[in-house]
Amino acid sequence: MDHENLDSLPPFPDDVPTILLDRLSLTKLLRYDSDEYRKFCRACENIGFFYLDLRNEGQGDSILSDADELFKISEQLFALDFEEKSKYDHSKKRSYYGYKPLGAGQVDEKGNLDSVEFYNIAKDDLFGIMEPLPQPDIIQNNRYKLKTFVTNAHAIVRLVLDLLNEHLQLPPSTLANMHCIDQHSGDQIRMTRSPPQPMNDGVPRLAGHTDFGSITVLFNRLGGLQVLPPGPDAEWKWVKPLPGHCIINLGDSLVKFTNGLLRSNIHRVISSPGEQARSTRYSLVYFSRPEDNVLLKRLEGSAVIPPLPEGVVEEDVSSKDWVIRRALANRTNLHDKVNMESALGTEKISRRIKV
Ligand SMILES: O=C(O)CCC(=O)C(=O)O
Ligand SMILES: [Fe+2]
Repeated sequence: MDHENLDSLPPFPDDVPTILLDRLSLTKLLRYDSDEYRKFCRACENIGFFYLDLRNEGQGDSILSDADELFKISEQLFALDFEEKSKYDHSKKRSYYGYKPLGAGQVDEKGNLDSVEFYNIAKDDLFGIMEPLPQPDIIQNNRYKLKTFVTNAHAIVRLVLDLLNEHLQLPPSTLANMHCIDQHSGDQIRMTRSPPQPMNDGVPRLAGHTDFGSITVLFNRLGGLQVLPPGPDAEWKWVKPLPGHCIINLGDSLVKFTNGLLRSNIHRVISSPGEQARSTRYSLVYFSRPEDNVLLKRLEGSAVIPPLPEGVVEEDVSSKDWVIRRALANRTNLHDKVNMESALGTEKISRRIKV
């Protein structure tokens, strides 16, 4: 089935350093295929990123169609006037939901600004379990499609969590029970747009970061995403978008739950490579996060999660506080001077460099 009109976009060049992520099959993972499961476990420990082939499986085909629809909706959303979009910037109320204008976040210590705009839609809003936020008509009129996308993305998240639960030898459903779709959490859809950007002086569109929550389900069509593999001599590598696949990556909470056994990889977005730099770039993300009150600490009850070093006491930080801190730390409208250190999550652990 042709889900994405990738043909009309300039091709991803074949002469840029590209990471060979595992391509895992949703169909095989749903069957608990043993080779696929082994590859999955290895990918989650070593790089924390993989492609998931969604084709020819009912739920996978549904989410590919949902993503097509949502890309069209996001084109219409971002085409609205800046004044209209700015009505939905809730950062002053310490909320990361709604609109983040282009250039609202700092990307480095020098004070360079990002070049991507976002619109974040709360899962809790779509599921009617929070005070509804004001939304532009294009969102209001498509709540059903947005909710369907969340439901399908959450089913993928659930599968990934169940497989990890097994790998970690945790009591049944330990991870799933911290990510119930009908409980309060910071789960969200994010739509992003960045304008065409010729290869510039190396200022990223979106600064290097690890994702704040548990599992990210990402759809993009143009290059621009890069990951920084572990190790002291690592160099940024491109992630090539593949039709019919989403990209799955692990976030901070799984690093905290497993004391670093699972990996949340640093990634960033820069200008799209080659001819692609002349096109506007959109991406569509589902971020799943632990329920608001879950503490981000090493989990008990597993023989494979490494113990904490002698004498180390973990901070008591809830999933909700962790995500809000990270999401708003680099917003220039909220701080006299942005302190990039305060925006960090598990990046230092992610580098896997012994100090
Ligand atoms: O746009 C992309 O490909 C990735 C975006 C991303 O990393 C994020 O929004 O956290
Ligand atoms: Fe990210």
